[in-house]
Amino acid sequence: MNVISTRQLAKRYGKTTALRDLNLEVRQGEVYGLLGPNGAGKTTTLRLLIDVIRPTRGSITLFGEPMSPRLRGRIGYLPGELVLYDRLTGADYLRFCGALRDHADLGEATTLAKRLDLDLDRRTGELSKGNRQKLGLVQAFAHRPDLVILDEPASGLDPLAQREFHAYLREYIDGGGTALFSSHVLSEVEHVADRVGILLAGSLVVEDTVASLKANALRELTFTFAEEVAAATFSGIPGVQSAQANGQEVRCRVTGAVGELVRTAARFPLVNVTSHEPDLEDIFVHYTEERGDDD
Ligand SMILES: Nc1ncnc2c1ncn2[C@@H]1O[C@H](COP(=O)(O)OP(=O)(O)OP(=O)(O)O)[C@@H](O)[C@H]1O
Repeated sequence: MNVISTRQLAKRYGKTTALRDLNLEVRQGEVYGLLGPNGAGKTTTLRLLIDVIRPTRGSITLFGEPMSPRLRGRIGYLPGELVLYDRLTGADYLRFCGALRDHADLGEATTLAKRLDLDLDRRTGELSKGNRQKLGLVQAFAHRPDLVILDEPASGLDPLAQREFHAYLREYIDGGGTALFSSHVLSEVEHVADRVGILLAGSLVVEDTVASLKANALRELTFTFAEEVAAATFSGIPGVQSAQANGQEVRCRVTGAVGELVRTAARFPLVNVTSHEPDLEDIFVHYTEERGDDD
């Protein structure tokens, strides 16, 4: 079942098109990571989904229905900029959120706060950036939502807190939850997301599993020969995007299967071959630069 489904979703702010024709589907039990450079439309997408802003065009269904007050209670949201009341303690703030949601039980909130090592008795005005972020996460999960929408959840968290949060998120998913989050922390997305979408200038340019994105990405193979071999030997081989020779080394950038390339290299006195596996950062930079070249 699709927990999130958008059709041709678009948002304009005056002359700025923040989002165009987004068809996004997030299935039950999935962790979906939304990536994109600054200003790509990630926050706009998340805010449209939770209905704090309205689309210029297109439609959204959550759990197969349009947004309603009843549905809102099934969703947890971490905004990019959390607004807190400085004189309230963390516990006061959570009680306040609980009253708004008609969910007085702070059991889940207390458990997550403990796991993240967050002191709920301190006034929110005294909290560090990372601890404010922890409180934001705690309020997003406090009412045991069926779906969480998280804007930059890792922002400001130290590595220990990040690790604990990721473990909690996995348990939440195993318990039947679904998550959509935006992030700039590519290692986080790589480890946590089942699927990834990259937004560029308001358009979803690619969407796939991390494994499949990596398999199809540009990788670099460097061959070392016992003698000089012309780079031209390798141009024109299926999948080879570029070949550069430097002394006895030839560096090839290749997509897809490398069999033909390796067979060709093996016809020469080959001493060594190394392969640089692309990570999500390489993929992200590739799409961002490619799009930049078009503009
Ligand atoms: N309230 C607003 N009024 C006018 N323009 C806006 C408004 N909110 C966002 N925009 C514009 O919409 C575009 C998308 O912004 P958005 O905040 O969704 O990007 P983002 O991907 O979340 O960026 P970041 O990674 O910097 O948080 C940008 O060009 C931004 O300037």
